[in-house]
Amino acid sequence: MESSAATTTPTVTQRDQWMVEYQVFQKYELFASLPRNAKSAMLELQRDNHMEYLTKGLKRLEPSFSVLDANRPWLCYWILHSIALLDEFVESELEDNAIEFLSRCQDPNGGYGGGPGQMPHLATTYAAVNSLITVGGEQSLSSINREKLYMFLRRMKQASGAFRMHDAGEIDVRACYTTISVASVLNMLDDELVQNVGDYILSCQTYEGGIAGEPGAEAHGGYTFCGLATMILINEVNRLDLAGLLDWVAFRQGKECGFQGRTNKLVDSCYSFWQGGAFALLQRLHSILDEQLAHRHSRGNCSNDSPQIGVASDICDGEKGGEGTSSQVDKTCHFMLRGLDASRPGNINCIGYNFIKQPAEEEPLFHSWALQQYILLCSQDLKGGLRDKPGKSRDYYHTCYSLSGLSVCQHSRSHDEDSPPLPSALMGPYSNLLERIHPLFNVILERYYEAHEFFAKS
Ligand SMILES: CC(C)=CCC/C(C)=C/CC/C(C)=C/COP(=O)(O)OP(=O)(O)O
Ligand SMILES: [Zn+2]
Repeated sequence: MESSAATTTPTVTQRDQWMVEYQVFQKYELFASLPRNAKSAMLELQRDNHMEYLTKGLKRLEPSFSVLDANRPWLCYWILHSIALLDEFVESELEDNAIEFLSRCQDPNGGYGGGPGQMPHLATTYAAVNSLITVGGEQSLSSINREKLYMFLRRMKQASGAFRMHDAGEIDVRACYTTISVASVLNMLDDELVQNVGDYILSCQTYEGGIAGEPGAEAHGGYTFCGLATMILINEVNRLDLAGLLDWVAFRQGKECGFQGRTNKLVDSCYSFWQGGAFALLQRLHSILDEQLAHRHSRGNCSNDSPQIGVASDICDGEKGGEGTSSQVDKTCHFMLRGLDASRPGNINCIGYNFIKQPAEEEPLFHSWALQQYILLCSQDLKGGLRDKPGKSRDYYHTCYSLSGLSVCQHSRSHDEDSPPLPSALMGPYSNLLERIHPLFNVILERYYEAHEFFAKS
């Protein structure tokens, strides 16, 4: 029952004060007792203020933020992707500046550094490539030196199959994901890059079910997303214990409604994407999950053996993948499939394209309304930008990943990419609706299609 109509709509200041003064769960109960119109007002995405905050950041890319000097391609990505999620436009001068700036971060021997003249790094390479895909268009996409970038990726490859983040840098699951994601979207994933990556990721899945950054470490949401997405992109996802992974990630959503990154830690809005994004992937892996579970039950529920399921034939099917669209890409993917070695079930570079066409589980496997509530109510700074949790300051990283997670929630009940989500899928007014992302890469779906088509011809 909603409380009496005499309850007045809380002001913005009152709301922010609640966020800080009460435990999130207590506030949630208070919130639940409010009348519908008051709830809707409190759940409104403050689009104009977010845009003001984001545009201000984009203008300050140069001269650099001194403390984030080695992270400027990341700032480009967090800001440009957030703006794209809001379906807003960036002035062409600012877009040109971003392309020009990222070109100056490109190393003559391939890859992108944290700033002009800095050593190339896989994380900033991923951020730069995703930024340029988000800007889109010939000038932006053709600014990437693919040949040199491929050489950089090969240089980071280790005998174990994993990758180093940079020359003499650390080896971890992030490095595998950033390499495989970039290579896949740029249509240059091949056997040399893929070799033994699956073994490395598998060695990072822990007894809890989630994936750690490196063998023997603790399962964490950031690495779980990276490991799962990598295994899909290299067509080896059936090797993971998906039931265990689903179990682990499901228990990461707290009573505060948001996600924590690992067991016994606090919820944080950035995990709305790292954990929520993993759910968006799992939602399309239900047939493998079901087979793994059936196999486990048929063996008396005590086997660790994973069935070798024909993921490739499910995923790399150009004809199935082309359903519902008529672009050049469908023809290209189809052509590539036909032109391949018979021992390889499909063009590995088409997995990202075909994966998103897979039918998803009807309902999300997490509480998507509760997560939207956490993002809108607890992580929004009403003056613009989003934050980890009440009491923390807004920043571009949390803005990007909270909005990415919000988009995942809003689209988690739509199965046809051409029809927009029903209002019932959204918390708050329908004007909160964000653009849809490709969950394997975390770029806007339409921009992914454009890039896939562009690089398919390269
Ligand atoms: C594409 C790419 C580069 C992905 C990165 C993925 C990612 C977010 C990894 C998490 C890193 C990590 C261990 C954070 C823990 O921080 P913490 O101890 O401050 O936070 P916690 O208490 O929430 O665990
Ligand atoms: Zn965070």
